[in-house]
Amino acid sequence: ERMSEWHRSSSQINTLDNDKLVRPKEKLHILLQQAGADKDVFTMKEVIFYLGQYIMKKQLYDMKQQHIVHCADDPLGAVLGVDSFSVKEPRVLFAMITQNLLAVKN
Ligand SMILES: COc1nc(N(C)C)ncc1-n1nc2c(c1C(C)C)[C@H](c1ccc(C#N)cc1)N(c1cc(Cl)c[nH]c1=O)C2=O
Repeated sequence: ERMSEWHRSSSQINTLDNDKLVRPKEKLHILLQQAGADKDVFTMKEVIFYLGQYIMKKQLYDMKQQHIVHCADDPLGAVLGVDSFSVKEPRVLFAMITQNLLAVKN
């Protein structure tokens, strides 16, 4: 039940936000560029993708509990405002990321 609830919530969030256009604030934008992004306006799905690339490239995950991301000593921690988080908490993650986004008038 728990896993299906988790999948429903993250897929729910995904359908809600996937194609919304957003403009990252400066500090987040720098991280996305380090992960290979070369534009100023993104979909939520792209922001998540580039942050994922950033985390994997810098190996910020816990070697033992691989769903935990440690970012206290990384600029990602300053951007998200936490020392660590779990990738299994999509709602928490979206809340931290949206604090670093500006909506795009379209
Ligand atoms: C430490 O993480 C992992 N470690 C491993 N190892 C083998 C060590 N394999 C997969 C993952 N992994 N699982 C998920 C994600 C990843 C990678 C891409 C970071 C992404 C994701 C998570 C956090 C941010 C941020 N800032 C951005 C994307 N993610 C998602 C999180 C959300 Cl909220 C929406 N869509 C997603 O794919 C997951 O569930």
